[in-house]
Amino acid sequence: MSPSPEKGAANDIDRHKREAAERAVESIQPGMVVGLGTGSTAAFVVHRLAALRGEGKLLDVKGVPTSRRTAVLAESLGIPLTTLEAHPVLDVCIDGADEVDPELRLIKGGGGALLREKIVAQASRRVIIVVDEGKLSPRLGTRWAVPVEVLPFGWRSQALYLEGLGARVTQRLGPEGSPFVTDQGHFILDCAWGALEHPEALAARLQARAGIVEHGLFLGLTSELIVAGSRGVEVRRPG
Ligand SMILES: O=C(CO)[C@H](O)[C@H](O)COP(=O)(O)O
Repeated sequence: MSPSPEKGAANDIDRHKREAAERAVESIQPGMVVGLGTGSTAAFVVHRLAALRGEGKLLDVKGVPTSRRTAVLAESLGIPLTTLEAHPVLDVCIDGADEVDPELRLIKGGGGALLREKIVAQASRRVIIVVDEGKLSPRLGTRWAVPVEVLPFGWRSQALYLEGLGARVTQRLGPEGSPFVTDQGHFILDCAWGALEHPEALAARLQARAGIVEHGLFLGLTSELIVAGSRGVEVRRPG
């Protein structure tokens, strides 16, 4: 029996995520310290790295995980982990994204790990973003709200500030219906602005506000985008 169309499409997306992830892992050289992203695409990176270790390759590569979830996965697969304290500059970081525009600007944070993801990306010499073609967008905000990470202290004031900037604000909830809490103990406010004309200007307004810890606009950070789709795997660079 052939799979339902929905299942077939989901399988295709998963295959594309895996293909993009596996292409990115080809950039990892022996001895490197690698930032390990969060999410289902980044998990394929971790699995590929583990498979290569099983073949006796890249045994001296160490990872810096961007979330507890990624740390647990990497540890369960025997990948040695280290910290940004021990390695303040990373060779490369490989991570997924929720939305990517033609200038390779990103929205990230669907998995709630945006703060550590941005810290790790900014600490990396090279940032490789891996996506399936469904993440490509003509303009950021078209398909995805911007996650904004806020301190629990005063979070409603930040929600009002964000509404004042024109956002439809939804507090992210966890599985039990209580507020989703990030690895750093913060809340996430998902902010729908619609298609963003000037992401840099918005980022500046977000950075200016005390209580907003970080936001999911990753601007000027991508060194390389690896996108996989029905026509194969493509590598794009900014500019
Ligand atoms: O930013 C992220 C987590 O905070 C992820 O990279 C993003 O949500 C993409 O996830 P996936 O690969 O599962 O589609």
